[in-house]
Amino acid sequence: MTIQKVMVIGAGQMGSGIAQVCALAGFHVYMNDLKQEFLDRGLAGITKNLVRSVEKGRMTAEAKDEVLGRLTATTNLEDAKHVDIVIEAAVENMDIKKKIFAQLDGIAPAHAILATNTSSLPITEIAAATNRPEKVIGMHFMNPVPVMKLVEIIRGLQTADEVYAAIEDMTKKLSKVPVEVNDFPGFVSNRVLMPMINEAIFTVYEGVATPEAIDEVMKLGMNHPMGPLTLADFIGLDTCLYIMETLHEGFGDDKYRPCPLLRKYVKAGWLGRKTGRGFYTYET
Ligand SMILES: CC(=O)CC(=O)SCCNC(=O)CCNC(=O)[C@H](O)C(C)(C)COP(=O)(O)OP(=O)(O)OC[C@H]1O[C@@H](n2cnc3c(N)ncnc32)[C@H](O)[C@@H]1OP(=O)(O)O
Ligand SMILES: NC(=O)C1=CN([C@@H]2O[C@H](COP(=O)(O)OP(=O)(O)OC[C@H]3O[C@@H](n4cnc5c(N)ncnc54)[C@H](O)[C@@H]3O)[C@@H](O)[C@H]2O)C=CC1
Repeated sequence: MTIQKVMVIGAGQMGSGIAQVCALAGFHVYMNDLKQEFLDRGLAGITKNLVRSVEKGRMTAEAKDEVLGRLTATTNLEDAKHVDIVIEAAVENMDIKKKIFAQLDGIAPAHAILATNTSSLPITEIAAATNRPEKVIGMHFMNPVPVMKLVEIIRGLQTADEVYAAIEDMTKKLSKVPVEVNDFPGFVSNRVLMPMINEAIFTVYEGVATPEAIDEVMKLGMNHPMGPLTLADFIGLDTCLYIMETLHEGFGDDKYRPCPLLRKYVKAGWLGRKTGRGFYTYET
């Protein structure tokens, strides 16, 4: 199975990063979002990262232009008819993902793989929204995509071996490291990471310490590159809440209950870095 053309759905922090690394690796990329302004923001972020690489001497200006030339921004999902693989990175919501996959199933060529960058949602359930469950797979990149080496690859119940092999091969072409895991809520990454973040939020909620103190403990005490609350703001508090809800519902175990403070912040629109306010404040 040869992959040359890719569509990335969603031009947010993950989608734009995935589009960037795919274009850098030589794939032609269609980047799709609901509105042109979202695509413009994604493209601006990609351009900024590539310009930085030129300034640092890691890339020539010509190479940067070639990479940008491989990117087509489109609000038209019908462009999926041109591609060999779609990587979906829209919001972490099952209904939205199912709708996107059902639409893609009717548009993308019969040979095309439909991959999702979901953080936690069952691949098998997303696959069931299509008539090609054997071609649906989880391809979970880490944030920030251009920097982080891991891609967690998740097979749905019916994912074909050749589809897994094609994704493993593509991951290596992106200079990333594939790790195979089974389809359970949160997979491995967020089954382990997100309860820690949720517990850090409970620690604020119960007044044990300030966000600054909690982050300092985990950074200096455990050598984490970012404290858990800085990381939560970086991931997006909406995404953190969706993941905790998926774990809570998926396992039916109260140990995964989302902290009420996390809910409150999301309800207030405090989603972290992307909205300028979460546990900390940011310039937008
Ligand atoms: C929720 C999920 O489903 C799964 C997830 O993704 S969970 C989140 C997983 N990610 C993490 O845990 C990230 C933890 N944090 C880190 O590893 C680091 O803080 C970090 C890599 C983000 C930044 O590293 P740092 O050393 O603190 O900062 P900084 O010196 O500014 O950046 C290091 C390099 O990364 C690059 N970088 C940082 N943020 C970037 C971004 N958003 N996009 C592109 N490049 C970025 C910088 O340009 C810099 O590159 P150069 O040295 O080549 O110029
Ligand atoms: N934020 C993180 O650290 C990580 C997030 N993920 C997952 O990646 C996905 C995207 O997350 P982020 O990029 O952080 O979110 P984001 O909020 O930055 O971006 C989401 C983008 O998807 C677009 N979108 C929504 N519905 C759409 C549709 N129907 N068609 C096309 N575009 C649509 C939005 O307009 C927005 O631009 C989620 O499933 C998330 O769980 C995976 C790994 C890490």
